[in-house]
Amino acid sequence: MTIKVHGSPVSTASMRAFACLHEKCVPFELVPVNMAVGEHKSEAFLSLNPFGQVPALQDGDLTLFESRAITNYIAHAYADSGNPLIYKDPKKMAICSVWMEVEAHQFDPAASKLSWELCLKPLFGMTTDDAVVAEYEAKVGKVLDIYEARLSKSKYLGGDCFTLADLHHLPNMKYLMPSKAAQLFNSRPHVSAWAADILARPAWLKATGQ
Ligand SMILES: N[C@@H](CCC(=O)N[C@@H](CS)C(=O)NCC(=O)O)C(=O)O
Repeated sequence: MTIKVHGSPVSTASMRAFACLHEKCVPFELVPVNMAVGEHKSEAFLSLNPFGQVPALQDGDLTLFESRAITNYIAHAYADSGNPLIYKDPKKMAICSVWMEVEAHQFDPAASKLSWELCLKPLFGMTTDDAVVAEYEAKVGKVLDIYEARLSKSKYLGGDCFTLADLHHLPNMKYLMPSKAAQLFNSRPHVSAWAADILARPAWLKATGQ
């Protein structure tokens, strides 16, 4: 039975699931959720995710929400297909998990806020708040200082291979890189090389229709 991802191509969390499925070469069907008309708050969608947020995944009798839980499931359930994205070695995986947590708890909150101010508000005809931008540029910058140090010693955040720790960053970077926030990445040489590398991955280009 084909995996179904209920989501939206403009949603960062949905993109995380799409990118993972493409990396793993696992076929899936996108079930579009029209957020503009509130389909994610409909009874049908709430039966998949009671929090009313995309994405939700169905694989046979399994229903999941939370994009990072979805990517973890795909990486484990389809371990023999496509790129591994996780490590079998427990110590390597523990280090990788640290950077997955860092993305979720340090990078994402600040980067999402910055994406909203710089990229999504203008798209919706709303006015960007420059004070909020300055505050969140500083927050993202602090996280990227730590990434710069990490990436000067390790090719990828999670270790020597591209893993979920890197993949989880891609959706926010898609919105930030065409904006003035790109200088936060480009001014740090190791972060800049890492960003160019992961944003050019064929699976990511496929996931985002590039
Ligand atoms: N932590 C969740 C966040 C999901 C999320 O925030 N989805 C957004 C789209 S990117 C959404 O559905 N927003 C609508 C809402 O919160 O009502 C995940 O990673 O799946």
